[in-house]
Amino acid sequence: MSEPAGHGSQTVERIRRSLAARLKAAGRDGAELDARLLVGAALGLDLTGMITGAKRTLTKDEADHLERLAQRRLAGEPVARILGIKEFWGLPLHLSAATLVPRPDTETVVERALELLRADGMAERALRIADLGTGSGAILLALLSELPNAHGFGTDISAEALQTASRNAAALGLSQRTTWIECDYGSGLAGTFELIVSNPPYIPSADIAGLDIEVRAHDPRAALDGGADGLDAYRALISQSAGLLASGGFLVVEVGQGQSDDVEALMTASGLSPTGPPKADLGGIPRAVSARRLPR
Ligand SMILES: C[S@@+](CC[C@H](N)C(=O)[O-])C[C@H]1O[C@@H](n2cnc3c(N)ncnc32)[C@H](O)[C@@H]1O
Repeated sequence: MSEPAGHGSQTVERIRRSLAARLKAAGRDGAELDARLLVGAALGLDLTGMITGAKRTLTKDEADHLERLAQRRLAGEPVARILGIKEFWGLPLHLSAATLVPRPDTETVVERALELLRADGMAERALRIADLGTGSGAILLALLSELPNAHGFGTDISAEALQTASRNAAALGLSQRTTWIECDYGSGLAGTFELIVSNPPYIPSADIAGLDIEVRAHDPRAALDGGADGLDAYRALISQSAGLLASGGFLVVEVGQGQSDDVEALMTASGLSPTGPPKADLGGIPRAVSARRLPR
Protein backbone atom coordinates (compact mmCIF):
# COMPACT_ATOMS: atom_id res chain seq x y z
CA MET A 1 0.00 0.00 0.00
CA SER A 2 1.42 3.41 -0.96
CA GLU A 3 1.89 6.27 1.47
CA PRO A 4 -0.73 9.03 1.39
CA ALA A 5 0.43 12.16 -0.43
CA GLY A 6 2.38 14.50 1.83
CA HIS A 7 0.01 17.41 1.19
CA GLY A 8 -2.37 16.03 3.83
CA SER A 9 -5.51 17.62 2.43
CA GLN A 10 -5.37 16.08 -1.09
CA THR A 11 -8.84 14.64 -1.10
CA VAL A 12 -10.38 13.49 -4.38
CA GLU A 13 -12.76 16.45 -4.35
CA ARG A 14 -10.13 19.07 -3.55
CA ILE A 15 -7.63 17.85 -6.09
CA ARG A 16 -10.31 17.72 -8.78
CA ARG A 17 -11.28 21.32 -8.05
CA SER A 18 -7.69 22.50 -7.95
CA LEU A 19 -6.90 20.75 -11.25
CA ALA A 20 -9.97 22.35 -12.89
CA ALA A 21 -8.74 25.76 -11.70
CA ARG A 22 -5.23 25.12 -13.09
CA LEU A 23 -6.62 24.05 -16.46
CA LYS A 24 -8.93 27.08 -16.56
CA ALA A 25 -6.04 29.42 -15.71
CA ALA A 26 -4.03 27.83 -18.55
CA GLY A 27 -6.87 28.70 -20.94
CA ARG A 28 -7.90 25.09 -21.64
CA ASP A 29 -11.52 24.71 -22.77
CA GLY A 30 -13.73 22.26 -20.88
CA ALA A 31 -11.59 22.45 -17.72
CA GLU A 32 -14.25 21.05 -15.34
CA LEU A 33 -15.01 17.98 -17.42
CA ASP A 34 -11.35 17.38 -18.23
CA ALA A 35 -10.40 17.52 -14.53
CA ARG A 36 -13.10 14.99 -13.72
CA LEU A 37 -11.97 12.65 -16.51
CA LEU A 38 -8.29 12.89 -15.54
CA VAL A 39 -8.93 12.33 -11.82
CA GLY A 40 -11.19 9.39 -12.71
CA ALA A 41 -8.48 7.90 -14.96
CA ALA A 42 -5.66 8.37 -12.44
CA LEU A 43 -7.67 6.83 -9.60
CA GLY A 44 -9.61 4.26 -11.61
CA LEU A 45 -12.92 5.80 -10.52
CA ASP A 46 -16.13 6.30 -12.44
CA LEU A 47 -18.44 9.25 -11.72
CA THR A 48 -20.22 7.42 -8.89
CA GLY A 49 -16.89 6.39 -7.36
CA MET A 50 -15.71 9.98 -7.47
CA ILE A 51 -18.84 11.14 -5.65
CA THR A 52 -18.84 8.41 -2.99
CA GLY A 53 -15.05 8.69 -2.54
CA ALA A 54 -14.92 12.50 -2.61
CA LYS A 55 -13.51 12.81 0.89
CA ARG A 56 -10.85 10.12 0.65
CA THR A 57 -7.19 11.11 0.56
CA LEU A 58 -5.03 10.27 -2.46
CA THR A 59 -1.99 8.03 -2.02
CA LYS A 60 1.35 9.47 -3.18
CA ASP A 61 1.33 7.14 -6.21
CA GLU A 62 -2.13 8.33 -7.19
CA ALA A 63 -1.18 11.99 -6.76
CA ASP A 64 2.00 11.49 -8.82
CA HIS A 65 0.10 9.66 -11.56
CA LEU A 66 -2.53 12.39 -11.71
CA GLU A 67 0.15 15.08 -11.85
CA ARG A 68 1.77 13.37 -14.87
CA LEU A 69 -1.60 13.34 -16.67
CA ALA A 70 -2.23 16.98 -15.64
CA GLN A 71 1.12 18.10 -17.08
CA ARG A 72 0.28 16.49 -20.42
CA ARG A 73 -3.10 18.25 -20.51
CA LEU A 74 -1.55 21.58 -19.49
CA ALA A 75 0.91 21.18 -22.39
CA GLY A 76 -2.01 20.98 -24.82
CA GLU A 77 -2.57 17.24 -25.29
CA PRO A 78 -6.32 16.53 -25.64
CA VAL A 79 -7.87 14.43 -22.86
CA ALA A 80 -9.03 11.88 -25.43
CA ARG A 81 -5.38 11.29 -26.43
CA ILE A 82 -4.28 11.02 -22.81
CA LEU A 83 -7.00 8.48 -22.03
CA GLY A 84 -6.71 6.78 -25.44
CA ILE A 85 -10.48 6.70 -25.80
CA LYS A 86 -13.26 8.96 -27.08
CA GLU A 87 -17.02 8.59 -27.12
CA PHE A 88 -18.72 9.01 -30.50
CA TRP A 89 -22.45 8.42 -31.07
CA GLY A 90 -22.50 7.00 -27.55
CA LEU A 91 -19.88 4.37 -28.48
CA PRO A 92 -16.52 4.23 -26.67
CA LEU A 93 -13.79 4.23 -29.36
CA HIS A 94 -10.11 3.45 -28.82
CA LEU A 95 -7.62 5.79 -30.46
CA SER A 96 -4.06 5.41 -31.70
CA ALA A 97 -1.43 7.84 -32.96
CA ALA A 98 -2.71 7.16 -36.50
CA THR A 99 -6.35 8.06 -35.83
CA LEU A 100 -8.08 11.42 -35.61
CA VAL A 101 -9.96 12.05 -32.37
CA PRO A 102 -13.57 11.75 -33.62
CA ARG A 103 -15.40 15.08 -33.32
CA PRO A 104 -19.02 15.68 -32.23
CA ASP A 105 -19.58 17.64 -35.50
CA THR A 106 -19.03 14.41 -37.44
CA GLU A 107 -22.19 12.96 -35.88
CA THR A 108 -23.98 15.27 -38.36
CA VAL A 109 -22.83 12.90 -41.15
CA VAL A 110 -24.30 9.92 -39.30
CA GLU A 111 -27.58 11.79 -38.72
CA ARG A 112 -27.91 12.83 -42.38
CA ALA A 113 -27.15 9.32 -43.64
CA LEU A 114 -29.74 7.77 -41.30
CA GLU A 115 -32.36 10.37 -42.25
CA LEU A 116 -31.89 9.60 -45.96
CA LEU A 117 -32.02 5.82 -45.51
CA ARG A 118 -35.03 5.92 -43.18
CA ALA A 119 -36.98 8.35 -45.39
CA ASP A 120 -36.47 5.89 -48.24
CA GLY A 121 -37.43 2.81 -46.20
CA MET A 122 -33.93 1.35 -46.64
CA ALA A 123 -32.80 1.09 -43.00
CA GLU A 124 -33.75 -2.57 -42.50
CA ARG A 125 -32.22 -3.77 -45.78
CA ALA A 126 -28.96 -5.72 -46.15
CA LEU A 127 -27.10 -2.56 -47.11
CA ARG A 128 -23.48 -2.34 -48.17
CA ILE A 129 -21.91 0.77 -46.66
CA ALA A 130 -18.43 2.18 -47.38
CA ASP A 131 -16.58 4.68 -45.16
CA LEU A 132 -13.64 6.22 -47.05
CA GLY A 133 -10.86 7.33 -44.66
CA THR A 134 -12.42 5.56 -41.70
CA GLY A 135 -9.78 6.40 -39.03
CA SER A 136 -11.02 4.94 -35.74
CA GLY A 137 -14.07 3.58 -37.61
CA ALA A 138 -16.25 6.23 -35.95
CA ILE A 139 -18.81 6.92 -38.71
CA LEU A 140 -19.04 3.34 -39.94
CA LEU A 141 -19.43 1.78 -36.49
CA ALA A 142 -22.05 4.38 -35.51
CA LEU A 143 -24.04 3.51 -38.65
CA LEU A 144 -23.72 -0.24 -38.09
CA SER A 145 -24.94 0.23 -34.51
CA GLU A 146 -28.16 1.67 -35.98
CA LEU A 147 -28.59 -0.50 -39.09
CA PRO A 148 -28.90 -4.13 -37.97
CA ASN A 149 -28.60 -5.76 -41.39
CA ALA A 150 -25.88 -3.62 -42.93
CA HIS A 151 -22.29 -4.65 -43.69
CA GLY A 152 -19.60 -1.95 -43.50
CA PHE A 153 -16.39 -1.58 -45.52
CA GLY A 154 -13.90 0.85 -43.99
CA THR A 155 -10.90 2.07 -46.00
CA ASP A 156 -7.83 4.05 -44.99
CA ILE A 157 -4.29 4.61 -46.25
CA SER A 158 -3.07 3.98 -42.72
CA ALA A 159 -2.73 0.30 -41.74
CA GLU A 160 -2.39 1.38 -38.11
CA ALA A 161 -5.68 3.30 -38.25
CA LEU A 162 -7.39 0.22 -39.71
CA GLN A 163 -6.03 -1.92 -36.86
CA THR A 164 -7.56 0.52 -34.39
CA ALA A 165 -10.88 0.51 -36.28
CA SER A 166 -10.88 -3.29 -36.31
CA ARG A 167 -10.20 -3.37 -32.56
CA ASN A 168 -13.12 -0.98 -32.01
CA ALA A 169 -15.42 -3.15 -34.11
CA ALA A 170 -14.45 -6.19 -32.00
CA ALA A 171 -15.03 -4.32 -28.73
CA LEU A 172 -18.51 -3.33 -29.93
CA GLY A 173 -19.41 -6.83 -31.15
CA LEU A 174 -19.56 -5.62 -34.78
CA SER A 175 -16.59 -7.50 -36.30
CA GLN A 176 -18.78 -9.92 -38.25
CA ARG A 177 -20.31 -7.03 -40.16
CA THR A 178 -17.09 -5.17 -41.00
CA THR A 179 -14.32 -5.43 -43.60
CA TRP A 180 -11.21 -3.21 -43.42
CA ILE A 181 -9.26 -2.37 -46.57
CA GLU A 182 -5.97 -0.48 -46.87
CA CYS A 183 -6.29 1.64 -50.04
CA ASP A 184 -6.62 5.13 -51.48
CA TYR A 185 -10.24 6.09 -50.59
CA GLY A 186 -12.53 3.85 -52.72
CA SER A 187 -9.86 2.44 -55.04
CA GLY A 188 -9.73 -0.99 -53.33
CA LEU A 189 -13.50 -1.53 -53.23
CA ALA A 190 -15.45 -3.82 -55.51
CA GLY A 191 -19.19 -4.10 -56.10
CA THR A 192 -21.75 -1.41 -55.38
CA PHE A 193 -22.87 0.39 -52.21
CA GLU A 194 -26.20 1.77 -51.07
CA LEU A 195 -24.38 4.31 -48.88
CA ILE A 196 -20.90 5.85 -49.03
CA VAL A 197 -19.77 8.19 -46.25
CA SER A 198 -16.54 10.07 -45.67
CA ASN A 199 -14.95 12.64 -43.40
CA PRO A 200 -11.76 13.17 -45.40
CA PRO A 201 -8.82 15.47 -44.64
CA TYR A 202 -10.02 18.97 -45.65
CA ILE A 203 -7.77 21.59 -44.06
CA PRO A 204 -5.86 23.65 -46.67
CA SER A 205 -2.16 22.73 -46.21
CA ALA A 206 -1.09 26.30 -45.44
CA ASP A 207 -3.66 26.59 -42.61
CA ILE A 208 -2.36 23.63 -40.60
CA ALA A 209 0.46 25.55 -38.87
CA GLY A 210 -2.13 28.02 -37.52
CA LEU A 211 -4.40 25.38 -35.93
CA ASP A 212 -4.68 24.98 -32.15
CA ILE A 213 -1.85 22.90 -30.67
CA GLU A 214 -4.42 20.24 -29.67
CA VAL A 215 -5.05 19.53 -33.36
CA ARG A 216 -1.76 20.51 -35.02
CA ALA A 217 0.47 18.56 -32.65
CA HIS A 218 -1.76 15.60 -31.80
CA ASP A 219 -3.96 14.66 -34.80
CA PRO A 220 -2.11 12.85 -37.62
CA ARG A 221 -1.26 15.10 -40.57
CA ALA A 222 -2.76 12.56 -42.99
CA ALA A 223 -6.08 13.11 -41.25
CA LEU A 224 -5.94 16.88 -41.70
CA ASP A 225 -4.16 17.89 -44.91
CA GLY A 226 -6.58 18.49 -47.79
CA GLY A 227 -3.99 19.95 -50.20
CA ALA A 228 -3.61 23.53 -51.42
CA ASP A 229 -7.34 24.44 -51.37
CA GLY A 230 -8.50 21.72 -48.95
CA LEU A 231 -10.49 19.94 -51.67
CA ASP A 232 -8.01 17.30 -52.94
CA ALA A 233 -9.67 14.41 -51.12
CA TYR A 234 -13.15 15.35 -52.40
CA ARG A 235 -11.89 15.44 -56.02
CA ALA A 236 -10.60 11.89 -55.62
CA LEU A 237 -13.34 10.29 -53.61
CA ILE A 238 -16.42 11.88 -55.20
CA SER A 239 -15.60 10.65 -58.70
CA GLN A 240 -14.69 7.22 -57.29
CA SER A 241 -17.95 7.13 -55.32
CA ALA A 242 -20.04 7.98 -58.37
CA GLY A 243 -18.76 4.73 -59.91
CA LEU A 244 -19.33 2.70 -56.72
CA LEU A 245 -22.85 3.81 -55.76
CA ALA A 246 -25.74 1.48 -56.44
CA SER A 247 -28.66 2.97 -58.32
CA GLY A 248 -30.52 5.06 -55.72
CA GLY A 249 -27.48 5.00 -53.40
CA PHE A 250 -26.40 7.97 -51.26
CA LEU A 251 -23.09 9.75 -50.73
CA VAL A 252 -22.72 11.79 -47.52
CA VAL A 253 -19.51 13.68 -46.73
CA GLU A 254 -18.36 16.03 -44.00
CA VAL A 255 -17.02 19.41 -45.14
CA GLY A 256 -15.07 22.22 -43.52
CA GLN A 257 -16.52 25.69 -43.03
CA GLY A 258 -17.20 27.36 -46.39
CA GLN A 259 -16.61 24.20 -48.50
CA SER A 260 -20.18 23.01 -49.00
CA ASP A 261 -20.84 24.80 -52.33
CA ASP A 262 -17.60 23.53 -53.90
CA VAL A 263 -18.22 19.98 -52.71
CA GLU A 264 -21.81 20.01 -53.95
CA ALA A 265 -20.55 21.23 -57.33
CA LEU A 266 -18.08 18.32 -57.47
CA MET A 267 -20.93 15.89 -56.73
CA THR A 268 -23.10 17.38 -59.46
CA ALA A 269 -20.19 17.30 -61.93
CA SER A 270 -19.83 13.56 -61.19
CA GLY A 271 -23.47 12.96 -62.13
CA LEU A 272 -24.90 12.84 -58.59
CA SER A 273 -28.00 14.77 -57.51
CA PRO A 274 -27.89 16.81 -54.27
CA THR A 275 -30.48 15.58 -51.74
CA GLY A 276 -31.23 19.02 -50.29
CA PRO A 277 -29.31 21.69 -48.43
CA PRO A 278 -26.30 20.58 -46.36
CA LYS A 279 -27.10 19.55 -42.79
CA ALA A 280 -25.72 22.02 -40.26
CA ASP A 281 -23.82 21.02 -37.12
CA LEU A 282 -24.78 22.25 -33.64
CA GLY A 283 -22.87 25.48 -34.30
CA GLY A 284 -25.04 26.17 -37.38
CA ILE A 285 -22.19 25.46 -39.86
CA PRO A 286 -23.14 23.46 -42.99
CA ARG A 287 -21.34 20.19 -42.21
CA ALA A 288 -22.86 17.19 -44.03
CA VAL A 289 -23.25 17.43 -47.83
CA SER A 290 -25.21 14.66 -49.50
CA ALA A 291 -26.16 13.52 -52.98
CA ARG A 292 -27.76 10.53 -54.63
CA ARG A 293 -27.23 8.42 -57.69
CA LEU A 294 -30.75 8.71 -59.03
CA PRO A 295 -32.51 5.41 -59.81
CA ARG A 296 -32.72 4.85 -63.55
C1 LIG B 1 -10.38 13.56 -40.97
S1 LIG B 1 -9.84 11.89 -40.70
C2 LIG B 1 -11.43 11.14 -40.39
C3 LIG B 1 -11.37 9.85 -39.62
C4 LIG B 1 -12.76 9.31 -39.23
N1 LIG B 1 -13.55 9.01 -40.41
C5 LIG B 1 -13.51 10.29 -38.35
O1 LIG B 1 -14.44 10.94 -38.84
O2 LIG B 1 -13.16 10.44 -37.16
C6 LIG B 1 -9.44 11.39 -42.36
C7 LIG B 1 -8.95 9.96 -42.52
O3 LIG B 1 -8.64 9.76 -43.91
C8 LIG B 1 -7.47 8.97 -44.01
N2 LIG B 1 -6.86 9.23 -45.31
C9 LIG B 1 -6.07 10.26 -45.70
N3 LIG B 1 -5.74 10.14 -46.99
C10 LIG B 1 -6.34 9.01 -47.44
C11 LIG B 1 -6.39 8.35 -48.70
N4 LIG B 1 -5.73 8.83 -49.77
N5 LIG B 1 -7.12 7.23 -48.81
C12 LIG B 1 -7.78 6.74 -47.74
N6 LIG B 1 -7.78 7.31 -46.53
C13 LIG B 1 -7.07 8.44 -46.38
C14 LIG B 1 -6.61 9.40 -42.82
O4 LIG B 1 -5.65 8.41 -42.50
C15 LIG B 1 -7.69 9.59 -41.75
O5 LIG B 1 -7.91 8.39 -41.04
